[in-house]
Amino acid sequence: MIEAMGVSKKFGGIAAVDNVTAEIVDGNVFGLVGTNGAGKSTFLRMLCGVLKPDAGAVKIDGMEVFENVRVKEQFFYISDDQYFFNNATPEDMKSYYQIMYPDFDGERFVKLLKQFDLDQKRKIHTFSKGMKKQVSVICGICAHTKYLFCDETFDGLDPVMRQAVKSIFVKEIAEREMTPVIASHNLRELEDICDHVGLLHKGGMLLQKDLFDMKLGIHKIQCVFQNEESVEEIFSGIELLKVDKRASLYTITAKGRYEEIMGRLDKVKTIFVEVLPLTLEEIFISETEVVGYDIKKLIL
Ligand SMILES: Nc1ncnc2c1ncn2[C@@H]1O[C@H](COP(=O)(O)OP(=O)(O)OP(=O)(O)O)[C@@H](O)[C@H]1O
Repeated sequence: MIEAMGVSKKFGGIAAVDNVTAEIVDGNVFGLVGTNGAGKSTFLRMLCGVLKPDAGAVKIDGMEVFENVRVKEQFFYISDDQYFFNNATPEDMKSYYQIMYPDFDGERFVKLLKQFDLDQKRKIHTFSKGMKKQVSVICGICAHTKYLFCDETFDGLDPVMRQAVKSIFVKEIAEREMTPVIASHNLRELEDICDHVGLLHKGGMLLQKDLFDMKLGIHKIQCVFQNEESVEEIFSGIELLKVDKRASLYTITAKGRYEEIMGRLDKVKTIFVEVLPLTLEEIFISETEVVGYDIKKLIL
């Protein structure tokens, strides 16, 4: 488990991270979202001991992280600005990480490089930005650590590669207990991969929640009524988050018990009713409204 307890970090007069408390449970896929400058990278750097918090503490499996070599074997950090040795090839990085990480899977590394069409003997500095990112991701996956910290990992990858990297993550999570913490300014990037999300805003953690729990109370339904109906009357007493009407097709996002909402629809004549999946953005709109924020101003 990763625990951040009242963690703060200032740079000059700027409070990059301000008194953040978070708990990341093993087996979770934790998404850390927030706008540019919200404090995601600073928070991640403190989680993995690159930065020392000014106040508070970070523990991984009960051990202090900063300057603790034993803990560092437990995680790999794919940073936003990747670091490779001068003139290193992927093969050189493999040799280096094999020393750092006892469980590094060299065979898998070679296989993944081939799959991504990356030459293991070519100097990494001649690779494109996206190719460098791919090398970092492959190193991170093959390090076989319990925790994987990812800073804007999908940024700079083309859509095909993004999907390929996500599939590797999903497979890895399913096959072994790996707990990724993925920072991104783009909520949509995290949609299909995270099960727990923390929203950082101006250095503070605005909310952190289980996606399943968040989804439980919000429902999105498309329907066509046989006769002209008043949606407000049908759902009176139920909180309507959004009502969209295109020709005769209504899309209604409502907060409440599923049975209650569907029960109201049963009482009127409908030609068509379909329950739609909610996007992460829709869930966040509702959650952040509760704490008095407009999500569209906080994330993309
Ligand atoms: N080394 C540093 N020196 C001075 N200020 C810093 C430093 N690192 C971060 N900051 C400041 O701290 C705040 C948080 O930055 P951080 O990089 O953590 O945000 P972020 O959420 O990761 O942003 P982005 O999505 O743009 O990467 C910003 O105001 C930034 O200018």
